[in-house]
Amino acid sequence: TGLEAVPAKRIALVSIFPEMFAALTEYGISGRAVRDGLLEVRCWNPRDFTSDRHRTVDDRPYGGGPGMVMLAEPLYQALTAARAWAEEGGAGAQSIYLSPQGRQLDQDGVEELSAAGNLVLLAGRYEGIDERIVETLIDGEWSIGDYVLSGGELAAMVLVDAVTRLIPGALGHDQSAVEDSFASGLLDCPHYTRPEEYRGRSVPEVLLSGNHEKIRRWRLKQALARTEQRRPDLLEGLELDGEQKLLLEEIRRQRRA
Ligand SMILES: NC(=O)c1ccc(N[C@@H]2CC[C@@H](O)C2)nc1
Repeated sequence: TGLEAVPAKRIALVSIFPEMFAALTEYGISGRAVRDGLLEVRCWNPRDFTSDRHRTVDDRPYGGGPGMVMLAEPLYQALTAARAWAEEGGAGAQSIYLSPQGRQLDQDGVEELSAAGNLVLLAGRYEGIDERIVETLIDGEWSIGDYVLSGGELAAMVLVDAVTRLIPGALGHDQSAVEDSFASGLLDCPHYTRPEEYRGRSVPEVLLSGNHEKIRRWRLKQALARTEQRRPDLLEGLELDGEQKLLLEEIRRQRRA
């Protein structure tokens, strides 16, 4: 398939809980991408870059206040090692810090990050990291949403999963079509599988018709109706094509009826 000729995308993670990332490397789409050699994931633990007996990675905040802040030096050394790996072979790499102060991640952002080459993701803990690391080593700060997490690891895994799905070959041929409707910026249509009748509820007839054009249009109409109903803000931001505009008018007529 020619995919094997493409160098694997490298994603380096910096975290004091490296075992968490088994969720990426051992399951699902990302797990298969790793096995297929499309993706390489490796973690550097700042604790391995400490020199004291207690392997200290945090300290009290200047200015006082609750909690602890991650020390710059172990992060500096871990990030530098991670970046060297991500840039091996002349590949380009972006260093990213996950925090609520970052740019909100959406599918456009995922596409941008996917095109940026290899990635180094820094997952912090405690109250955060020494700001001088953000100022000197971080290319972009990103957030997966307006809520506070105990660590950046889950946010980093969300980002890796979304980016991995865009690696050619990661989804396999059967799902790429699904991806198209989604990449259009619309919400997804309803899905059904066997049995045809389940606890008195049946599957929409059109899906059993075998008429692929009718099914495509029904799915698009459903996606448009759902998007207008649940996320009109998404619809505002879209350039609809002729067919979509017609379907949307049909939906609005049927709503008024
Ligand atoms: N919404 C998010 O993407 C997000 C990212 C990280 C986070 N928490 C970490 C812990 C300490 C500091 O590194 C930031 N919370 C929320």
